[in-house]
Amino acid sequence: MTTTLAKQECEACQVGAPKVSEEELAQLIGQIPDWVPEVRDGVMMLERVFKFKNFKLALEFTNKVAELAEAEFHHPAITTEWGKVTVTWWTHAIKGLHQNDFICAAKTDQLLD
Ligand SMILES: C[C@H](O)[C@H](O)[C@H]1CNC2=NC(N)=NC(=O)C2=N1
Repeated sequence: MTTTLAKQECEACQVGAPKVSEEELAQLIGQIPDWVPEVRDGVMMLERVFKFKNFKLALEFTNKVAELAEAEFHHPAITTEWGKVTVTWWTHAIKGLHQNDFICAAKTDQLLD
């Protein structure tokens, strides 16, 4: 039984590390159903839009994501707007998706608890 994604820790991002395979992508994305794979400039990313009642709540969530990123030393793109936060995970070093991105997406979801 593999541990759930949110319980795993990110490994150091290495240039040359393998991107997730098609099969791994299919298996991993099923564990984070609220996230959408997007391809931008040839780079595959995971993206989710979080909705909030106002800007203050959006900013508080943004700061939680920032703390998560620092704890894992793996960093997303975050767009913070009134009532809305868009979080996008990918691995810059490999210009694509690594297991780390799925772990961080799962951990991001847990910030809502
Ligand atoms: C030097 C390099 O930026 C660091 O090793 C880390 C920082 N955070 C990171 N975050 C993400 N998403 N991808 C990276 O490749 C990455 N690299």
